[in-house]
Amino acid sequence: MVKICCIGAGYVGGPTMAVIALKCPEIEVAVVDISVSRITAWNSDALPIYEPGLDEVVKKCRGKNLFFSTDVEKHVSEADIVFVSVNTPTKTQGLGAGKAADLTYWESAARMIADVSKSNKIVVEKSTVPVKTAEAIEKILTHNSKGIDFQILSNPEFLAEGTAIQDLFNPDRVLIGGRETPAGQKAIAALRDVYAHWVPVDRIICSNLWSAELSKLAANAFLAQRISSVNAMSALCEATGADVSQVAHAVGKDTRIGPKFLNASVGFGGSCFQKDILNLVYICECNGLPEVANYWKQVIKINDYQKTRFVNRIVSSMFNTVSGKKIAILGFAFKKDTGDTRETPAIDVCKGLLGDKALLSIYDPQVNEEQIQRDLAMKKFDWDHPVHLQPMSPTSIKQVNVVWDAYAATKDAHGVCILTEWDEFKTLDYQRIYDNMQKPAFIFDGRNVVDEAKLRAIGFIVYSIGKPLDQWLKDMPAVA
Ligand SMILES: NC(=O)C1=CN([C@@H]2O[C@H](COP(=O)(O)OP(=O)(O)OC[C@H]3O[C@@H](n4cnc5c(N)ncnc54)[C@H](O)[C@@H]3O)[C@@H](O)[C@H]2O)C=CC1
Ligand SMILES: O=C(O)[C@H]1O[C@H](OP(=O)(O)OP(=O)(O)OC[C@H]2O[C@@H](n3ccc(=O)[nH]c3=O)[C@H](O)[C@@H]2O)[C@H](O)[C@@H](O)[C@@H]1O
Repeated sequence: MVKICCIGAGYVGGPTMAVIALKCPEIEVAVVDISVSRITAWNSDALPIYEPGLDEVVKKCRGKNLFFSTDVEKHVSEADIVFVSVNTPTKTQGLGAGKAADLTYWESAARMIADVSKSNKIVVEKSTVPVKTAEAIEKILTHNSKGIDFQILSNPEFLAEGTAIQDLFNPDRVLIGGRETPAGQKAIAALRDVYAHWVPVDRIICSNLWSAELSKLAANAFLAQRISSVNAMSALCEATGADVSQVAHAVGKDTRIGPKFLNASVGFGGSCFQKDILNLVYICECNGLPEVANYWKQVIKINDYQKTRFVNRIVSSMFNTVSGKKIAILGFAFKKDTGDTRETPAIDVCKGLLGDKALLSIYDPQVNEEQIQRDLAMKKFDWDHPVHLQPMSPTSIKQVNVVWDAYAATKDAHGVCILTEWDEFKTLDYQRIYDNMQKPAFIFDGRNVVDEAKLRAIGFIVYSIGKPLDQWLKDMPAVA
């Protein structure tokens, strides 16, 4: 029986391995982690991450050919294929701080693999890493190998949160990079055989190591760039009276451009887009390509601009101050159908409003108070470390109140901000919300989910990203 072990039971390691176990009943899959609380949760009825369809997959395989364990060394030493799916945060200090990827967790995993291995292994990079990382990993493994053969493969993951199971069942492509030697090609074939259990072979792309590593960074950069492009247009739409949804629709009809990923928003969030672009920028700089680095840096700058612009719009339209005013925040996760808050635009928007002394009442169907307080107190980039190694927030922020209902959040509020596109926000009883709010009642829709005309008819002053502005907002221009 082929044995697979995955180091890192996170958003990637957990779902990917669960799907491999489901689709390959004859393979034994162990997912291991240094975080005891994560592994305990994976072995319980309350999984550590919320992902539609994940519960069913885990329930079908757990205890049969899918195991979650903290006994990292045992499972690594027994495995034929070891996936490494650990954190690769942005460095916060030292060389490359604020940009370069911190490979501490990766390196310690590699050293441990070398230490405990007694048989030949294929080691698979699943984490997103800088191009050429495989070379460094190869050096660590071979210098400590005691005669064991390690083949390194790059097999980056392209799943998106909220649709992870769907993406894993039916991926656009699976990418496997390896050495162009006979042993490297044999390792590629072994991993291809795993995916071929359910992925059509023409969707399994094989390449050299560096192309595979760089393709992952490139794909995320291209995706984020589309969002920054449409968000840049949204600012121009507001200034001219064009409607960003109509512009995006017209532009996306061009088959060369395509309709997906053109939704203007308060900004992109999530654990990877910013981190991976910063990483790309750093690699460009290290390779003497400052023009290329600056080109990609701009994608992040527009994203920051969009969040700042949103906060300024709120403050300026509410008579240039939100001090002491209750503002309801609907949605805190970085997108719908996930409880993940890593780099969510809600953090920057909330911090901006708190900076202007607002009182926030926050509701998100999947995010609890402890998480929100942690996020608002944590320093930039500190979130991307194993849970038990994250710095604890000193005290909770008193101006923030977290509630479990949109109506409670909006009661007596001066303004409502929609920061995540949860479906339930489309069907709220906005008349009831309006009746219970202070007047004039404002709605700032950072995800373009509400029907502006209906809300205006109720009496709200409505701001929707990239849409023609209310006269009220035109009279109170926001300077970014
Ligand atoms: N979240 C996502 O949607 C995607 C993430 N990625 C990449 O995958 C990698 C992992 O991301 P996530 O799963 O989101 O992170 P995560 O933080 O959810 O999971 C990483 C896990 O690795 C564990 N870990 C760290 N060092 C360890 C060690 N030495 N031994 C055992 N366990 C260790 C941590 O405790 C944590 O549970 C990152 O490089 C990320 O860029 C790639 C595609 C999608
Ligand atoms: O490397 C990763 O971590 C993953 O990053 C993204 O996936 P994810 O961050 O989970 O979610 P996305 O659907 O890409 O959304 C990212 C952010 O962009 C925002 N977004 C997305 C699309 C859009 O049109 N407009 C927009 O503002 C979302 O609301 C969210 O805040 C990529 O889509 C995945 O392919 C990739 O594997």
